[in-house]
Amino acid sequence: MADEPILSVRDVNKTFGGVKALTEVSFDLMPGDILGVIGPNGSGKTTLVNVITGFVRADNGQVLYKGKNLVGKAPHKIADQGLTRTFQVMRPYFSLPAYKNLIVPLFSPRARRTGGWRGGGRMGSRDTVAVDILEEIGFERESYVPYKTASSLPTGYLKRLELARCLALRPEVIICDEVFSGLSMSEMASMVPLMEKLQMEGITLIMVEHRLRELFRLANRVMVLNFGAKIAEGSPAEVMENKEVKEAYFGSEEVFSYV
Ligand SMILES: Nc1ncnc2c1ncn2[C@@H]1O[C@H](COP(=O)(O)OP(=O)(O)OP(=O)(O)O)[C@@H](O)[C@H]1O
Repeated sequence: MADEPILSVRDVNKTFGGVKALTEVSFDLMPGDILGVIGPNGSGKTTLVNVITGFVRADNGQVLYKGKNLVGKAPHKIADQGLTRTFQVMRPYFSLPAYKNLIVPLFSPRARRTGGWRGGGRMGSRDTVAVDILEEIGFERESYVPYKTASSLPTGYLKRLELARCLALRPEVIICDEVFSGLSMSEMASMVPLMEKLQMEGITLIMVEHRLRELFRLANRVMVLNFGAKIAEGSPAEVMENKEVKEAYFGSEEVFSYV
């Protein structure tokens, strides 16, 4: 069973008007993977995330999660099965304290079924569970950060809050849409071990990223999109050496010099 993909995208196409956002995209995600998805602006990365998570319907093709096709299912049904995502443009309830942002997912059917966070099967007070999750993910409880209004938090915490909302569902897969974007160097540096920790806890990750240096440290495999089509897939080292990637995606070989 461990050799079976947890997620299998098969020949997915998506067109917006005349724009081919995705063309015959196929890939497998194995349990425990950190799969990086990279590509230039407009190459189809976010559309792929939207198709997998039900926010956009594929024109054709299949998205098999644990063998069952998700195409046509609503986003909340997909999240209920343990396949969750963060958003590039974050959407917290800005006027609420950070921990209150977790109450909605903690009241979801999945959280109820799975017992929320580490409650060992029984859900404790949801407020307590929410603060526990935030602490787990780097909100310092002793500094009262979980209790601060979301609008007052810097980007680094808001990115973590996005992840925390996923974690409240006890996900099996999290798709992170540009978790490093907008972060300071130190925020990025602290995000890397956090992603490693999620992987060690058994969560399978897809990371859509522009920040190659941090991504290549984390990902065991990388897929490259260009104009909606997959042009390469392999280890970070293989992708970095791929001539088509260097030329078609980056336009020159220099981009990898800083990785
Ligand atoms: N809802 C939409 N309506 C029309 N065109 C769209 C829509 N969503 C995406 N597109 C187009 O599809 C193509 C792929 O866009 P997408 O946002 O998936 O790329 P991306 O790789 O995520 O880009 P970025 O790195 O800039 O976030 C682009 O040409 C974009 O303009």
